Amino acid sequence: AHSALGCSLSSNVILEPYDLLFDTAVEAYYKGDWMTVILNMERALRNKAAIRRVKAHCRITCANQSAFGEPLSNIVVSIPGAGSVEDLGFFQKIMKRADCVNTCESDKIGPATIHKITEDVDLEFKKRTPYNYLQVAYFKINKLDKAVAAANTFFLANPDHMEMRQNLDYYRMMSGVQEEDFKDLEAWPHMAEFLAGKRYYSSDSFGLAIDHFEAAVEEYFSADQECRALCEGAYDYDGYNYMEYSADLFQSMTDHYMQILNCKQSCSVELASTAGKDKPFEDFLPSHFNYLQFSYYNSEKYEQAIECAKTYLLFHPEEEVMNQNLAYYSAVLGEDKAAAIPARQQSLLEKELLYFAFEVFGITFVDPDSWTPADIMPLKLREKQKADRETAARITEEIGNLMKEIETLVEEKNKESTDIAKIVREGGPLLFDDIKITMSSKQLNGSQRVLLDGFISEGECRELTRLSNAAALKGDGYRGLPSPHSPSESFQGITVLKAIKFGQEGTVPLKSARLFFDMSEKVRRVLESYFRLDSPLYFSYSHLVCRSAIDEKQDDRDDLSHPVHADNCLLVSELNKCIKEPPAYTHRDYSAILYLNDDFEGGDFIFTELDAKTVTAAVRPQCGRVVGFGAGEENPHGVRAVTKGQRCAVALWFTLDPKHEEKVTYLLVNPSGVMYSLCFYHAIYCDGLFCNLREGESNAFHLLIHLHFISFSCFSLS
Ligand SMILES: O=C(O)CCC(=O)C(=O)O
Ligand SMILES: [Fe+3]
Repeated sequence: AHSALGCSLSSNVILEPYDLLFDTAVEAYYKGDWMTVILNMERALRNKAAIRRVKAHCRITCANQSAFGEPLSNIVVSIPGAGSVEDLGFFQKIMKRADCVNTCESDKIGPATIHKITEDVDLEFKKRTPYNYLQVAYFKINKLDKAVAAANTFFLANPDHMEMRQNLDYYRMMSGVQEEDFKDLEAWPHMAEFLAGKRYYSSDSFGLAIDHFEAAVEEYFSADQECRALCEGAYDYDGYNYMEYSADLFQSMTDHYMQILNCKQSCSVELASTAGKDKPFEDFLPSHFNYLQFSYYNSEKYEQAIECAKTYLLFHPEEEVMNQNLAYYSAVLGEDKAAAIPARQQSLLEKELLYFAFEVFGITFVDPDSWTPADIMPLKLREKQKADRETAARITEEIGNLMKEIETLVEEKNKESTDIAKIVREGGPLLFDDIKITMSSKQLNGSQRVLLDGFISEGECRELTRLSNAAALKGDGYRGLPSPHSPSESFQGITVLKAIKFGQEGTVPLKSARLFFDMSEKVRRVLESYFRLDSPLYFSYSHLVCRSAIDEKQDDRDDLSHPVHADNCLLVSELNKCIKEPPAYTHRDYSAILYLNDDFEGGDFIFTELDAKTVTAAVRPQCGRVVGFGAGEENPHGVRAVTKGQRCAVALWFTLDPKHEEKVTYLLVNPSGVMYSLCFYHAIYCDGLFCNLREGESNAFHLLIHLHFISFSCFSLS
């Protein structure tokens, strides 16, 4: 959504995009401007919730206003003549629905384009990061109850976060803090009701349990309706695979619709999940009716007990105990009366469609529910799935064992020396003939620093720059983004994987992808060797960054293009200190910047003292040049103002901790359509059917050869 708030004629309200608010709050955080942090972060959370509500509301009301017709009771395939009046009527309804949703949304929150949010920002909200910033800000302005609630909310989703655990212990000891302050500000109402119901149920308070479970069921269905409406979003190209995607109208409608239905089915898993519990509740919705039937029975409400038992049996018709219960309740109430009580309704049409598409088009459907009646699934598929499941389980286990072995090997090797690895013995071999050392730590007036030349050729520099610019042109909102560091520059920062995705046109990009992988691996190996590290260096994150001077904003400039900072700690220059704590990326151990050009003015890279002022060395970027350095407090650094032209570089960060290695996921599908997703390390490069595995991991590869790749999509899991 980073694009400017463009003008829109139809809309009266424009809700500020929450990624923008989030960025403003984070910026204020580093300035210690707590009120601005609170104002913007609270608004970001509110706007995010509002957008969710509006989107769901619009889709639901529009669906009610313009339903597509009688629901099918059975799947019937009919092929009406192309262009018939009925067909036109169908598409007219589709267009009306699209118009209804568009108008509704843009009337309430403004045009859709400004609410496009990048995955990175969405991930931050999923991880509840805003509450981490908020708890500090509230604490600083003495709003203790709010600080506690924010801290608790954050901690529930990040139970391994040590600092926050300490904060919470500390809050607990403070006077004026009450138990009720430890809230979960993001709790879902249906989950809160369900958990309350369970508590009462365990203490045999069945009357109260009924109230909460009934409320839970009601809230569940409204959350489910909302979750499902939100599924009706854009087609998910899942990383790269749209490069090969071409489908006609009906196939693409089918593909998209199946994706939506799959998403809707997953709502049952999403709604069964809660912060602080790493697995969703099993059999979540049916269990409500199980608890309810027993609670009603205990309250001697047999009619309701029968209704709930019957509803439960819709999910698990063969369940013995429940069938006995039902028989018993029916005997107590009277068989005739009992037989007349219906179960609550449950539709299975959606699953039928998904299985139909699976059988006919091979569009994979992994049913998230354990209760699906067997006859919903076509017999052929049932048999095939059983066989597939067995093979899949075997292969998964074998691969799992191998991956475990690899991990233990890496860990063992690593245990020997993470710290020793950092004792400096720089000056190791550079491994490649064309790479030359230009300056050592000594010449750069510091430690853990090196300047190397000759990494890549002019042509390769141009290719990587093109990749970044192609992405900027294509990707929405990347071009002309104001720099987060300086108002006089614009900024184009994009992960390489995304650049390839966005820049995808013709054949160049796959080659560029290859170039990027080879090049970053080269930098990694050379740093590892030059600094004579005893344990391996892993990729942690990489970024293609171009900074462009804005011509009309260059007068009287005295700021930097990138303020002085350190890469793994928070530099507090007033105190000559660097604090190694989140939100700094504390696991980063080495950094390298590979420069791609020199046809710009300004933009020198500088090393400084901890005061962020005293410059100890300056480096002029040029194509193929790499500045490599330890990511810690020994190396505060920044970039001088770019006053003319565009400066492009690839920033690479490395870690010695294999746990923080950047991971990529490959989706594999075997010939019978069973999907595996495997997680490998960044350095493995996949190109269609061809996978390069790092030395020592070739065993895992052998297992893969009898699977074929349908698509590979890469995203960071860390
Ligand atoms: O582009 C550069 O020269 C340095 C950038 C940098 O230090 C960073 O992104 O952390
Ligand atoms: Fe940096």
